[in-house]
This record gives sequence, C-alpha cells and structure tokens, in this order.
Amino acid sequence: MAIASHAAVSSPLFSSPRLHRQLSCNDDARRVPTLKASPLLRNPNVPFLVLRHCRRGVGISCSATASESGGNQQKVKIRRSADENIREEAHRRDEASGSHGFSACYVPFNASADSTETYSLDDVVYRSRSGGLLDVRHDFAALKRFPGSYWRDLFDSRVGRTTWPYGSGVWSKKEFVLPEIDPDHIVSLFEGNSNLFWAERLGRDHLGGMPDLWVKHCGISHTGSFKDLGMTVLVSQVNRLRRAPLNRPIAGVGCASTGDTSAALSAYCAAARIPSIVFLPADRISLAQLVQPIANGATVLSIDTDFDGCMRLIREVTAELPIYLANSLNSLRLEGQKTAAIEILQQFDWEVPDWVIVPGGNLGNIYAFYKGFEMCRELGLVDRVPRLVCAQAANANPLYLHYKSGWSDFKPIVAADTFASAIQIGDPVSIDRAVFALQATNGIVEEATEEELMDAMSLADRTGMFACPHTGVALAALFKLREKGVIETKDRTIVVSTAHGLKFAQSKVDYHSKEISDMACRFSNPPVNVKANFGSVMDVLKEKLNVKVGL
Ligand SMILES: Cc1ncc(COP(=O)(O)O)c(C=O)c1O
Ligand SMILES: N[C@@H](CCOP(=O)(O)O)C(=O)O
Repeated sequence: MAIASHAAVSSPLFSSPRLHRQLSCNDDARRVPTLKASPLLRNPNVPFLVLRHCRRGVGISCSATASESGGNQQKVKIRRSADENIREEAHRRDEASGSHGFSACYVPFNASADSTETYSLDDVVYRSRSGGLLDVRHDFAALKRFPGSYWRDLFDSRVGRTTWPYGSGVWSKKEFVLPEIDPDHIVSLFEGNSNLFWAERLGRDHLGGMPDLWVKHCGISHTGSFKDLGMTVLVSQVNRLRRAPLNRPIAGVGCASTGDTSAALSAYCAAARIPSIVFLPADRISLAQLVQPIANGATVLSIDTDFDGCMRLIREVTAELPIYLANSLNSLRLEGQKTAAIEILQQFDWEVPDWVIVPGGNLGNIYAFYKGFEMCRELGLVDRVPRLVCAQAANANPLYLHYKSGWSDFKPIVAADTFASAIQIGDPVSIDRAVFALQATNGIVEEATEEELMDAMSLADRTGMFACPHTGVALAALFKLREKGVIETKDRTIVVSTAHGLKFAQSKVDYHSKEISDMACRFSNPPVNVKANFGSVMDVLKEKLNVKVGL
C-alpha cells in the first residue's frame, strides 16, 4: 500500500477497524507526522480508526487516535493513481476499510413494538404480510454509537466533492440511506445538493414582509424533479441484485407515472444499462415529461386511463413478471428522498426551520421529509422537527378531505384535471404514511384551486423564480396560511419546489396568453407583437416604461 504524508483538510470520514489493525503494526504508518487531534478523534465514544477521504486526485488519508496508535496522532494518504477512476478508488478504499457495522432492513410500516416481521433489503417485497406498507428501518443502536456532531461534521465534509459516491447529495448520507451497499453497485448522477433559494422579494413584497422565506429547488436536478433522489437508491439496489454474487433474474424496472418518476427511472436505468418500463396516462402528462423516457430508451406504454389506473396495472404486472416496482410504494425510494430534508438542515447549519411546505400527490414525499427530519432528531443532529404542511390541488385533494374530516374515514376520489398534472392522483399509495407524518409534526393540509395555484406560480415567477404548477400549489398554501395568521412573518419557512418549471412550459404559455377559461390570469405578461420599424418599437417601450424621449 503506497502511503504519503499529507494532511487532509475538511474531508469525509468513515471508520475502519480493519485498516486500524493494519496500521497499528505498520512502521511506515507510524513514521508519519503527528497532527493536531480533532475533538472527534479524541472522543472515546468513537471506537474506530477514522479515514478522511480527500478530493479526487488527492487521495485518502487515514488518522488514528492517540490511544489507539500508541500515543501518535497519525494522518496518511493513499493516492489514487492516474489510471484509477473514482469508482475504482472507492472500491479500493472500501476493501481497506472493511465493515462499519451499520445496517437496514424492511419492517411493516408503523409496526407494533412486538412485531418480529423483517425482510432483507435484498428481498423483492413491497408489502407486509398483512398487506400494509413497508418501511426501511436502520440500526439506530449502531448509528447512535456516534454523536450527532459526528454525523453533522461527516455530512458537511462531503458536500461539493467528487469522491465516489459522496459527491451526491444522497450518497453523502450513505450511512443513513443504504449503509451496506457496495459503492461499486451505486448508480448515481451526483444528484441532490440542490439550491436553497432565498425568496427575498416574494417574502418582502407579497407576503407582508417575510425575511426568512426559502424555496428548496429539488427540481433543479438531473431529470428536473425530486424523483432523482429516490431513484438513485432504488436503481442502485436493483443493480446490486442483478449483479454477482446475487445474480437475481430481474428483467427490468417498471413504474406508473404522471411524468417525473418515469423520467428519473428511465435515466438511472439507462445509466446502469437496465431495461425500464413506464406506464403513462395517455394525454395527461407534459410533452417535456413524455419525451424524457422515450429519449432514455425506456419501453413507454401510453395507456388510456389516469395515473391511478396505471398504478393498478403496474402492480398487477409486477406481481406476474420479474419487473421490479419503482413507485414510492417501494420504500427504498423514500430513503433517497428523505435526504432533501437532511440537506435543508445542513444548509441552515443544522438549525431547524419552523415550516416546510410540500406538494402532495401519491404522498410518499411528505413522509420522506418527515423521516429525514425525525432521523436527524433521534440521532442528535438537531433537537426538534419542523411543522409540515402538505399542499394539494383542489381538483385532486383526497388527503385534504381526509384531514378536514378529522382523519375519520379516508375515501379515494377520482382526481380531476389540474395544471399540477403530476399530482393528479385520487388514490394515493402512501396515505397512511402521510397521515403519520402530519400527525407527528402537528402538520396541516391545505388545498389550492386552479386559479390560486397558477397565480401563485406566476407571481413567484415575477420575483425571479420559474416555478412549476406543483410548486404553485405549495406557494398558494403558503399565501393562505399567512392570510390566516397560521404562519407568521418571522417564521423560517421552506417551500419545496418539486419540479423544474421548464417541464410545464405549456401551462405557463396558456396562462400568459390568457387562454384559460374562467381564469383572470392576473399576473399574465403576454408578448407584444410589434411592427418592424423604429417608431412602433419606441411607442411600445415608452408606454411600457412610462418614459418620454430625452429623459
Ligand atoms: C412534480 C411533482 N410534485 C409533487 C409530487 C408529489 O409527490 P408525492 O407523490 O410523493 O406526494 C409529484 C409526484 O407525485 C411530482 O411529480
Ligand atoms: N408524480 C409521480 C406520481 C408517482 O409517484 P411515485 O412517487 O409513487 O412514483 C410521477 O411523477 O410519476
């Protein structure tokens, strides 16, 4: 093993009992200079040698605590050679580090304390024995061997790197996501690490002066929606199952979709050379969404039904054929999606916001946010969780109706058309998860009419955003909760933007052209057709800008 003596600065950590043993009896390692011990390294609760991963091309450094290495603080680097890529480097690093002792399995969602029903993540299983949902449960006892400050430092140190796979916002939290997966099996497009947009003007000018209003841009992502966060996890696990030594006969991965899940699935499958199959409700998704799986080589079935009909069909088909189900019924997806919540905490230097507003459709994401926040609370990274708001389109509002009934009796509905087409869902798979998340966070459900969501989206655009209609639903919920005084001006509030506005350009065109019946389109800004001469152009500009020539 080539060892060089460079100091590592602010780089990721992982523990390595095996390498610790090797270094303890390695003279080369003992000769490296002593460096100042970090509080973490001095912490007696941290039992293992700590490896610090450095940036691509810089290598890996290793440190050992004074007590563990006979009194010497040591840091060494193992350089990545020029002919090694970042995946190979990760492989070598993992070979050296051995097992870290973290693990996860499936359990029935909200299982009773005495339930013994568990499944390996290598099992292909989507439902519990009673037919209920599953959840991924992490070994909290193992994770709790490290204090919250350890996890905060570790996650912070990985942001913005190209170290495989930690450069991804999802895999930078690998220990909280899929701790046991071999980095070599991971299919990542370095997703996550999305922008937290300070909505300064919207908060100041349109919400009565809200100085702490933010939009988490999960849609500024590889395929243009938050689905990338979950899909990297699911497709990585499928990749692991298909490859040696497991060699599972999984022929492909399939989903029903309103457009975003299918885009993410097909991109990640294409990157891993895994066949993907997508069921889309015919004529109900945007052109930009439709073209994504087509371009990525998926088998695209455009089916003459709505999303709920596609969902029923994909569940029947995956029960018969060796096609792995990629919808959020599969709890693996939520493990990736929950990292957006952890990222928000991280972006506020681990301060907890007051409110997080999430648009809801199939309702996996609201639970994923809860899970991310709650995991950080339980493991001591933060001391509380924010209040969650789930925002639905009034045309597709089964959760809202359930909430208004005092959570008494859930009834699926037939969802009507909405500009927020990706959440046109009447029978959400994760209804129980959503109710759990909202009850646990003293949460609220709001709804937005078509006019409210389009106005909210368009007004936000006028302040420099380019929101999608689903983000419009969340923004409309914010406007309503501000009007009611539920959310106060001083509250730190996050609106989750779930998709890129460019995916929904047609709805914006319709709005700005005032081509929507029964809608005033208050914030429309149609283009002005002008004759090609100087005088006509000047007339328009003088009127628009209210200026006179010469001033
Ligand atoms: C853009 C967009 N926003 C919001 C949602 C709602 O997420 P969930 O189904 O997890 O509630 C979806 C998908 O359903 C979506 O595609
Ligand atoms: N909006 C989703 C609907 C399916 O949700 P999922 O999270 O269960 O995959 C989509 O884009 O297809």
